[in-house]
Amino acid sequence: MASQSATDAHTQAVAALKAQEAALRYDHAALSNMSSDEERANTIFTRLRDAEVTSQWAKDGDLTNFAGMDFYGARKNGLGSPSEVWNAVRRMPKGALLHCHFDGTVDTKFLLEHAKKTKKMAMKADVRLSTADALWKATVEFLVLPEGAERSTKSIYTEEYVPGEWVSFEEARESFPYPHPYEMDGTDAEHHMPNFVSTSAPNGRLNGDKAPSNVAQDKGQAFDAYAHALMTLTPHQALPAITNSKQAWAKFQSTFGVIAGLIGYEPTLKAYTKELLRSHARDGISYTETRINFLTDFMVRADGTPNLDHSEWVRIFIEAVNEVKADFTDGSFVDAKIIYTTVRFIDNEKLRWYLEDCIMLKKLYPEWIVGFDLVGHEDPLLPLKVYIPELLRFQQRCKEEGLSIPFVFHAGETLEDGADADLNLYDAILLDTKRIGHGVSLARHPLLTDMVKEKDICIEICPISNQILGYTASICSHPSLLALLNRNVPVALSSDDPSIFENFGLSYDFYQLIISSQSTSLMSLATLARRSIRYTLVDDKTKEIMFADWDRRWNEFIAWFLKEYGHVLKQ
Ligand SMILES: O=c1[nH]cnc2c1ncn2[C@@H]1O[C@H](CO)[C@@H](O)[C@H]1O
Repeated sequence: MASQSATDAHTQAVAALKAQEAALRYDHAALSNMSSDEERANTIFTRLRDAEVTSQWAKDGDLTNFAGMDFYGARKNGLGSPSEVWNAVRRMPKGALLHCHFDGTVDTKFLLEHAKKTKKMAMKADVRLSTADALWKATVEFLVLPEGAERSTKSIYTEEYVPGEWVSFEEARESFPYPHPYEMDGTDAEHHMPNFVSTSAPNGRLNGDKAPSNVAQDKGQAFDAYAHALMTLTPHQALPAITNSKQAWAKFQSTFGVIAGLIGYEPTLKAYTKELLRSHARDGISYTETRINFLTDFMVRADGTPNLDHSEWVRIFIEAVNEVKADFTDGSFVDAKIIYTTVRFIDNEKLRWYLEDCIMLKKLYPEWIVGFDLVGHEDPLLPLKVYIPELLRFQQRCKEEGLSIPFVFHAGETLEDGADADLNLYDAILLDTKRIGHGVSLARHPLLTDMVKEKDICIEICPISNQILGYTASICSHPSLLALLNRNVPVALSSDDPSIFENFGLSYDFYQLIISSQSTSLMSLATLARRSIRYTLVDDKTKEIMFADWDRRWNEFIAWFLKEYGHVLKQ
């Protein structure tokens, strides 16, 4: 047996090594400079977290659940219901959300509520919805039609319906002939609290409107559950389980087609933008840089005419943001900006058109367009290398015009090693990308990882999205998240498409990290939240305002937390 002194020396060496590693971490500075209140809060939070891991995520004998498990499993196991850690995470100020796709952000139930109030809303399917089976195989679309436009009077649920013809949304909704489609294991789709504050009666009618009969109401609710299932990835009894990334992407892509017609209507677009800011504010997010997909040319005007162009989308976005800002009279910071995106299946000629369109919008609204990105499924779609000539030309054009439109590229959202999607990281970095969307494969590249750190490029990691779309089994095995964080490579946690995954806001992604990692503490989350502000694409003066606002809200949060949980230290 070794002597006591040899054992002691080993223990000391381990402690020294641990301290050395801790000093490399992103949260080191915050942990070294805590106020006494922060120190107390941090200790309490860790205790609450450890207790919650045991009580909620490591139940004796239950081999199916664990801390940081897959998102939908975790939801079934109570993630999102009140708990000490959840309540605190939900309440803490989270700074900026740097990666979310505009049309995948606000609760789809909000869109349905608006559709119900839109008389001209129509629906079509590519097959007759005359069997329950057809319901789930069909490609369904919605659209607001112009006044007097032809609509079929045949029921979409009968043999008489001609596939592809538009029918009334209201009629289709209120005559839905199938039983209520339930989520997962019989969980009622309606029981999840919608992530917005409803302004109308539960059936979507404004107060004072004639209430439909109970039967119509039941049918309407069953229809809503169906439409909700078409717009989300939430597992559903009627649908086969998704078992790989390809299947997940197929279902994921289909949701955008369903959402497009509901969102692409002037009044809804404006209400949606306002709700985006408000729902984020409720989750402690004060600023969002949202990626708007400009692939299609037009949305529908309030009067039903389908010619609302890109400059008007931006105008409506700005009006909505300004109205919400004016509503926040308590002085807290609320804002949002646009990253212009198009999809990476276009050819170079079309890309030039979009880049010029982006320049045009930037000139019209210089403060509002803050970056450019190419989106879509990286594995099968075109790599950045195909677009280099146009992307370099764009940089030159911006220089000539005196415009700053940095790239903020998606890159490395893949498990492939050395394939095009992985190699996108090289192109993105050399094209001076300001941030990288996802970077799932980045940590495998030692030189690129160093370069990203050196160039201060922030990686927008979306843990829940990455898990649902098949890039990791759970947050615990994420290919880059902890690897990058622990090397102090800048990372901003992001939600990606929260309305489709239903990981609204940032609380779910923050919770999954804190619950799954014992080296993560309250001060780590604070570091992530505060640091997200640094990587926004606004000017330094605005950043200073955001930092000051965050600091104030953080102090308020700590005071609340100690009042609520201060007793834990005395136990
Ligand atoms: O995680 C993602 N990676 C790449 N593209 C995405 C992701 N999430 C959404 N989109 C893309 O954004 C567009 C809608 O705005 C869709 O084309 C969708 O493919």
